[in-house]
Amino acid sequence: MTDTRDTLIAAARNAAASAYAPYSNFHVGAALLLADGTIVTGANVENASYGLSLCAETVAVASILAKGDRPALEAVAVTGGAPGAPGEGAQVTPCGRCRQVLNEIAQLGGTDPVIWCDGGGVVLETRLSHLLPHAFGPANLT
Ligand SMILES: O=c1ccn([C@H]2C[C@H](O)[C@@H](CO)O2)c(=O)[nH]1
Repeated sequence: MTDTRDTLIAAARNAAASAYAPYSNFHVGAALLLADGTIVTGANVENASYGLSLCAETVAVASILAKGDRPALEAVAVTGGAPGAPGEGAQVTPCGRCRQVLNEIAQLGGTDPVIWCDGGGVVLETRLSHLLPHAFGPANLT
């Protein structure tokens, strides 16, 4: 599990380096581990119309679902901060919208993924069901 965690956090940090975040200068990377071992990453993509910015987790989920894949989501790593910040920057916990977006793919695949929140030399380990209890999702619409 520690190997998996470290691998996923490394992938998230790598993704953060590709963030397009000229307005906040807060670079976020997300790495999603699928049941078949595939890792899909995303980085935040900001917009001159600030409110239209896309979070790293949302970009990663969209790239999976837009391919037609409906995999079981096993784990997520998120990291962020200003480039070069001490200890790799601030700890990022997924924002509220990202929790809902992650819940969509998690419920489709029937999992409660572990979430590793990296930053400042500390890793917070939690579960999506802890971040978003009593979630509303696709199961509520069937
Ligand atoms: O879970 C989060 C929280 C924030 N951000 C991005 C949005 C914005 O571009 C920047 C500062 O909020 O961080 C993410 O990508 N994911």
